[in-house]
Amino acid sequence: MALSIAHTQLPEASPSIDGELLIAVEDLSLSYGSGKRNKQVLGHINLEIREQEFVAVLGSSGCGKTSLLRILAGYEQLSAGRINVLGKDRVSPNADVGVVFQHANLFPWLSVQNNVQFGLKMKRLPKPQREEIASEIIAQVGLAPFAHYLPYQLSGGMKQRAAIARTLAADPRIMLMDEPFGALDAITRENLQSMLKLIWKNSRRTVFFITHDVDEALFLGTRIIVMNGSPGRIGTDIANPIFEDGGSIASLRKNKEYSFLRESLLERM
Ligand SMILES: Nc1ncnc2c1ncn2[C@@H]1O[C@H](COP(=O)(O)OP(=O)(O)OP(=O)(O)O)[C@@H](O)[C@H]1O
Repeated sequence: MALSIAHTQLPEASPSIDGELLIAVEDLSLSYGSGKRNKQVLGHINLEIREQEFVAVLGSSGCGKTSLLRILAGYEQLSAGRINVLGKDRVSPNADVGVVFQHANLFPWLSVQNNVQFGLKMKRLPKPQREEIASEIIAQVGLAPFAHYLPYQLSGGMKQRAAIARTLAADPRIMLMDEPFGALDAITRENLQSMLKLIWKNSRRTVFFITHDVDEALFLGTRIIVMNGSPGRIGTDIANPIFEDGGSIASLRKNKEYSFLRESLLERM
């Protein structure tokens, strides 16, 4: 359900998706260090994410986006408040929550095919099955002709495609993505944005996606969150009313609501 917006205010957070609650965060705070070195980086974070949402997370540098992602991944423990991810109150890294970072951390000694299959081997899937799953996903991300390449033979964009494929191969219920296209040139970035949107449309996998790029957020997010302040908090949380429109960022820019949304989100960062 796309919300039509008045030209003075942004739409509310999405009531349109009625999927299972996968992530619930209540009054979460995070501090790093202790004593004089104690620094609170997140405060009073409240957030619910449901199945099939693509949540794009914007925010100024240092407001705690990555810290929040790390808590959701189980890499960092919250200092106060409550969290529940996939029914668990104590979150630790697990295969149901996949993480993709800005720089692909592929195993340098393994081919694309073996990098993508690696998690499946850990899950003890029989070899023919893991080869089949990996090949299918490698084709989805457009790397079929390069499946036998080693990471050093890949461009930055190809490495990110491989990293996304490796995460998808584990079939996680949630994907946490921290500026996965942040280090890529503009054209490669647009290609990968379109690829990710297509993969999302076909799978409707729940995604938490950090970006600095408002256009990327408007193109990919069914919902957009803006974090700001110090300690960081969620200042804005909206359903993206122009989500369905975008076949590409160029077509998104033709939407009459685009400029208003872009300006409003930039103001809130
Ligand atoms: N391990 C750590 N120990 C101490 N301080 C940290 C640690 N990790 C992050 N910080 C601090 O926490 C704050 C939030 O960092 P974080 O990386 O979460 O922000 P961010 O919004 O993701 O930033 P950016 O957009 O620049 O990536 C920053 O001031 C950072 O210096």
